[in-house]
Amino acid sequence: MGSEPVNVSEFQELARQALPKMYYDYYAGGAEDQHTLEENVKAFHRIIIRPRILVDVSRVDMSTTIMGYNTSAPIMVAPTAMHKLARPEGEVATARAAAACDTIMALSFMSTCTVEEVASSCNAVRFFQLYVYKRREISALMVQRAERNGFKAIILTVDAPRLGRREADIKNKMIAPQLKNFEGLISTEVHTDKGSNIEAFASGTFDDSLCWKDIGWLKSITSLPILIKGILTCEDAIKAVEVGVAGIVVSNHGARQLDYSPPTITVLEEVILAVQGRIPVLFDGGVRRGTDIFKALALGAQAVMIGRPVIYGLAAKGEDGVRQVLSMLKDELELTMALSGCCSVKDITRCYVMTEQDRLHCRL
Ligand SMILES: Cc1cc2nc3c(=O)[nH]c(=O)nc-3n(C[C@H](O)[C@H](O)[C@H](O)COP(=O)(O)O)c2cc1C
Ligand SMILES: CC(C)CC(=O)C(=O)O
Repeated sequence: MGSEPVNVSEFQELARQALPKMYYDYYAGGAEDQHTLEENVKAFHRIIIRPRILVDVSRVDMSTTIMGYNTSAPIMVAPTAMHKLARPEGEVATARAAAACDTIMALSFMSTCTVEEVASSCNAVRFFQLYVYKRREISALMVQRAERNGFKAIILTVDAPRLGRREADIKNKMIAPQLKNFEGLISTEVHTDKGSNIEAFASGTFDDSLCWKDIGWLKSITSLPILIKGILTCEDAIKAVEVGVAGIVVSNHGARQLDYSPPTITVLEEVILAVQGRIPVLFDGGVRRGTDIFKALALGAQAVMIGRPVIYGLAAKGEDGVRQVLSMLKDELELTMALSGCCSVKDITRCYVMTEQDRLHCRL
């Protein structure tokens, strides 16, 4: 590819060329047959936009609030692990790019830069993603460190009691490096000749007994708002509202956990209808275009989180690459809004999209 990348897919190709196979496969891959991985993206293609015409779109404003914080667009950086495997600057580069784009970043619990390094890298609103270890005191300590370092919310990931079966990682014997955050607390480095070291680490360390009552525990150790990430059904959305969390993220973990779980965009509306506006609903999974963001907003998400495309930007061109990916998605969203007759984020409502289900009903 001689010229500059013009879309996320071209950034993915650059990342593939830049990265060792083991790392590229880890970032890009999904669970088992990778059915949901493919469908996360393809399900967006089946949603059609219903543009309105003759609207004055000479000024399109993408600014909005996410969990009460002002941002330049309804776009966030999803928590993804181990950015130093993509670029030596790691999460610090991602954080700076997110800040430059006036976008919120969620830092992964499994980051390669420390919470403190990311916090001091630049001034911006940031959220902290949490995994609960069997040794809960370590997770509690991390929550305190996030709080002390100015992170504004805790995103509790609930879809990984065990790690999904990622076959490329098994074949590549994907490494599990020591993470600086946990130095002196726990060894994250695992060496096994059998399969994925990351999987071996997670199965020994993640608390697979975590359940609804533990939200009470988390609330008791932090005053930060808590979001639950990994909800895919109306039943669980209602429970989340009942236990009093501040928000939820509709997510299937980028199709890396349960294969044949639903493509996230197909269940967003079910969750929105269950939540009835009581708490904000964020969304991730398969967002590769501004039109995808527009569709998720029309179906009720407050904002979308971007996972792999950010890593592809980082791997291809470091901090500047992340900035380019986020700017690209913002530009695409702005154009989509203009061409659909929406001047502001709140204008993007349900009547701007037609889903597969809508089409089915039309035929009945
Ligand atoms: C390489 C990689 C690492 C990830 N690490 C984490 C993590 O540490 N914590 C977490 O909650 N989610 C993690 N996720 C899931 C993302 O937060 C997000 O749900 C997903 O990437 C969204 O899908 P997308 O990649 O299609 O945008 C990871 C995803 C990828 C691709
Ligand atoms: C190190 C892993 C547990 C991070 C993760 O959530 C993932 O790879 O999907």
